[in-house]
Amino acid sequence: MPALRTTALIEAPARTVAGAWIELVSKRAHLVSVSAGKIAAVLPGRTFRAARLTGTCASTAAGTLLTCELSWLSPNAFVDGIAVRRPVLSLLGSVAEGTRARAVELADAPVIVGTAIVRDGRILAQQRAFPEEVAGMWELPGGRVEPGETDEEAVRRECQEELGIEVSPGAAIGPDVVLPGGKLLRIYQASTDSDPVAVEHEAVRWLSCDELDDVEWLPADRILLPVFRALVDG
Ligand SMILES: Nc1nc2c([nH]c(=O)n2[C@H]2C[C@H](O)[C@@H](COP(=O)(O)OP(=O)(O)OP(=O)(O)O)O2)c(=O)[nH]1
Repeated sequence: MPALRTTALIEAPARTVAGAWIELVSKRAHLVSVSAGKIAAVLPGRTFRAARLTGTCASTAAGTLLTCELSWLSPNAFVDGIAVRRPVLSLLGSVAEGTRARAVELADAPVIVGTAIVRDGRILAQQRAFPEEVAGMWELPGGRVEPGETDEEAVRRECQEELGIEVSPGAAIGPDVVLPGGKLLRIYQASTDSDPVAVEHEAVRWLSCDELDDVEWLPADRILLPVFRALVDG
């Protein structure tokens, strides 16, 4: 399978670079796998045949090294490789540059934290009661990081307010997801010994891997389902 790649060094955290890549690429391609370090999408057939675009984000001392790679199916790799080299490199260059510009812009964006609490192979989700446009849809516990607060402090406060429980925040997982309006949804793992109750929400539910598709998630959480699935499976 022929493949070409390009790299860019970006002054933003890897999870934000991954989020900017997802925002840009998902307008034109179908995401097929999502993690903080690597994202892959399939391009529509009319552009290149069975083309797969991947973005790999590696943290370095100088910033995030983004590698964009396009691989495609070809009956004659040599000829096809020569014929499409220029448009492929142009596509990869525009993805890398578009991602760089957006990630730098987003590096200081306001953050909404989401909390991934997993217990006995199930992840805790909650059903929104308001506003009307999203009432009935499901999300992870969390909310806006207030000025002067760390992400972890926001995780603790939101879980206390929304679920009436004390949690211990762990690592950030998955890519940031860009929300409408340019805020970033960032997910943290957390653990608790207490039993959550729906204080502000319609309902809370522990979902197994098989049940993750049973509820209607907010669009940003839908992007993160592979990350939730890996967490529950692992
Ligand atoms: N908490 C949370 N919010 C999410 C998720 N996915 C997602 O798109 N969002 C969006 C929905 C809202 O537009 C925004 C968070 O709003 P919120 O109402 O929970 O925030 P908040 O507690 O700080 O409330 P407010 O002060 O802004 O009213 O983030 C998620 O998994 N968890």
